[in-house]
Amino acid sequence: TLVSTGNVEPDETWDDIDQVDPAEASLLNKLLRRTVVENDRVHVEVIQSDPTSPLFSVKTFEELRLKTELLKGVYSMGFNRPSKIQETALPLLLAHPPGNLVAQSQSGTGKTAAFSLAMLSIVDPSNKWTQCLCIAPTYELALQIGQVIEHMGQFCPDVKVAYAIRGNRVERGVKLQEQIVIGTPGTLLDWCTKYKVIDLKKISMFVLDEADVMIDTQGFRDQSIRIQRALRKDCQMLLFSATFEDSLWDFAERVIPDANVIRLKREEQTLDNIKQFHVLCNNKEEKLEALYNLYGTLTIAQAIIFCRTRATASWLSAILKQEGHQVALLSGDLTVEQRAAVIERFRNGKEKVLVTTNVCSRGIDVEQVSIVVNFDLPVDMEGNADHDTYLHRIGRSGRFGKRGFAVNMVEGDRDTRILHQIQEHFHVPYKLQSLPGPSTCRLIDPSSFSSSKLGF
Ligand SMILES: Nc1ncnc2c1ncn2[C@@H]1O[C@H](COP(=O)(O)OP(=O)(O)OP(=O)(O)O)[C@@H](O)[C@H]1O
Repeated sequence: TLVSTGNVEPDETWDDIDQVDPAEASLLNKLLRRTVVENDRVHVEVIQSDPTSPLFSVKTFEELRLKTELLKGVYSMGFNRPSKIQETALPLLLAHPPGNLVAQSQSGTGKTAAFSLAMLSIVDPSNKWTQCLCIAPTYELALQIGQVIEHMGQFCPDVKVAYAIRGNRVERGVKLQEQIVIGTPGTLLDWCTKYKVIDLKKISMFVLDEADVMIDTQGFRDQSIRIQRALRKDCQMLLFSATFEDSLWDFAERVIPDANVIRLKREEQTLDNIKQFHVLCNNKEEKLEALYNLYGTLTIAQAIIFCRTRATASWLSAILKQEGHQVALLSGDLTVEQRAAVIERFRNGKEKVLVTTNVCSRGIDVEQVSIVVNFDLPVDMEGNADHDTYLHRIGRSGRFGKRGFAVNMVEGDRDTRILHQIQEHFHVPYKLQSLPGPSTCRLIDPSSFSSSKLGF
């Protein structure tokens, strides 16, 4: 255990601060997802490897001229028409000659479904050898992808899927008959080079999914490159990612030659429709008091309360429960499945208030949240304001043009400094308004927080 130095309260350790594990966050999103994320406020940016070739986009799955069994599979999943990214990606993926692709869009926009469809449509079921490879960062994510392929391919009985994940054994030198193999980079590389159950020269489609998570994981980047290098030049290569930082772009350029690039760009998130307040407190107990004063307001709709550590989150939720409130607790102590269950209950309105740590700050859509409370302000490892996390946390209160409301609890000088950093970073028009301190907070006329004023 690393005992912190100065920036964090003495009784806190880094172990107790939930770090967001991107692979887990992605899995959680998959477990929670019901439908494709479609947002009017996105636009598609396409950079073609050959700018002179015509660019097609499809509005229906029929236009793709898929095999009947496959089309049946697509409809059996409840897909009526291609998602935004699929409209452009699918024609490119299924073109003759096939194009290489680097695609970036947020989680849930239909990337997995797009490449699953592409794989299923290019395999030749009569050839009993591996033709498509897909690598994913974790065992669980590989299984999730496999489920999509197996579901979509349910009417193509001759197409088989194998999983190159820990625990699955293969016999050295005996070639696999499954046309599609999904796995994690290490095991897949072993299967290809050490056990020689896959002939990389016979692969016609290679997919790197969740590339942003992949390059963050020790060893995966190099293992992926090693697999890619052994492929034929005319093997179709695809890379998918939810984010697009410079490091990802460098990696993409290395592994996907002559790529067409599709990016789904969202409008900049603004905090214009979110009213931000702060309450000055001297200690945790005063924060709690301030929270009680707000409580009636929190439960008008639904609220998320963010704490820095697991200890604070469980302390707070226990106290609130003791007081008879219905509160859900979400922290990194829980397994991904347990987290999914907690979020699902909250989404369904079983609880009005969710107490959590950073595990919930990104990516998880809970639409009806109107109020976010930063019981602890978000800070980075150096103890400075973590602006990204601030934006992610409070941004969820004002989704879909609705009015949101955020309250920051400010404890002592350190927090005041952090609050100033936040104010400076988001400058005008993200002005924070002050609320009276805890002792006077009680006196606030509840009508000043009335639902009409908050725009619910
Ligand atoms: N064309 C479509 N019509 C309706 N639903 C769709 C369509 N394409 C995908 N979906 C559904 O939307 C959800 C998200 O799709 P998918 O998993 O492919 O997204 P993703 O971009 O790969 O997300 P992640 O990066 O988190 O894996 C899934 O539940 C999937 O079944």
